Amino acid sequence: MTLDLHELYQELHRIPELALHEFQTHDLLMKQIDALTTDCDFAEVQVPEQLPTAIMVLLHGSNPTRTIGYRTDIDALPVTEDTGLPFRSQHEGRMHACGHDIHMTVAVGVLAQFVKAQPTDNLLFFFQPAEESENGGKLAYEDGLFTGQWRPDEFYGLHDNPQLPAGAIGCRMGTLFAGTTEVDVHFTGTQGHAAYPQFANDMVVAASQFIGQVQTIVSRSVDPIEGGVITFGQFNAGTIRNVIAGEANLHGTIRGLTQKMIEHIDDRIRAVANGIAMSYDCQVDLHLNQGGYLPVENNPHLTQEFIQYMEKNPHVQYIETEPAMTGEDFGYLLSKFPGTMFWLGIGDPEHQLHSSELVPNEAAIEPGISAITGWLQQRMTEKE
Ligand SMILES: CC(=O)N[C@@H](CCC[C@H](N)C(=O)O)C(=O)O
Repeated sequence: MTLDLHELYQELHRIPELALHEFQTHDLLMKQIDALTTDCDFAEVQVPEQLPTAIMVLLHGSNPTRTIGYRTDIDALPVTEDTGLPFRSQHEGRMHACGHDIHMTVAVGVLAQFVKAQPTDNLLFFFQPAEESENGGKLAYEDGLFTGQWRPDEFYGLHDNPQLPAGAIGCRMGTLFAGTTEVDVHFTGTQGHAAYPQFANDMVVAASQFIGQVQTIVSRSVDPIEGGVITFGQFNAGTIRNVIAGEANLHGTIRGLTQKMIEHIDDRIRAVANGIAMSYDCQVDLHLNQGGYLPVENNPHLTQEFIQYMEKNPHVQYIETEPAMTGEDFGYLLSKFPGTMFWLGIGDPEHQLHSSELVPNEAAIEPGISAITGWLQQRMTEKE
């Protein structure tokens, strides 16, 4: 079968789906994977019952000393696409605004290379649901997906980066991405007539004060050299201008580059929530959930090897990057298996990840596949 990776990318881009609901995406990937592996006597494909949108592909090596894992995420975001692309999202209010369609295409491309030429070590490809929320990596680990022959000895994964030139590889020793905590806050007061605030307890005011006070955590309680982020991306309250809202809901995210910093910010948010409950005489239900979004800590030995390989490869444009405040549940898998996460440049510097206008440059796909294939081959020649 001839695999047209650009067709695959565009087809994946058309059908973005949210965490744990990636059914069309799963079917399209399965079609590609089946076509690639059907005549391959060293490939095993598994769809885990516990995580039905995930796919695991194991290529048995010809003379294996280890199993090397490669992970791609497959979910999308609740963002309305505004790119004007001819292959734009057909799913209203959903978009591959984080470039997981690029990630999947590159993973299928790397798989195709190793189906053509059997690897010496075992290679495990993990198509992971639910990176943006719902902790797909952690669920997979806790469901026992990485046991027996499916257990990788080391794990690699990429994230696309619009600020790097298309096809460039970025990485660093140590922490690549922040850890994150998801924050949900529900405020309950007393609903009432806009004209009689004395008989109501206004949750728009309480929630707004909460937001305002929380903004002082990073500026006043966090070491500026270390830094942190608190963002509330969703605020819902009220129904009409002349009814005082008796309820409000906030949804946000906390980021820090160390686990200690995340826990410190979590503690400060708890204190602010208690203070608001007391001073506004209302109920504040706070839920903090870190789940699998641990800081992404690259393994020192493997990452040094990875960087050396990329720096020496004349076909790779390698760029040393700074730590980023983006999160990734690959951080959880890297807390269980040694490995490396790295960036693949997609050359759209005008836009950030999660932008409704993000347009990855497809020219990133082939150099990405070639750099990763080369790296995995190189790893197979290493004794440790
Ligand atoms: C690369 C990227 O953008 N990742 C997401 C990860 C989501 C983390 C979690 N659901 C949260 O919102 O805290 C990100 O937003 O950084």
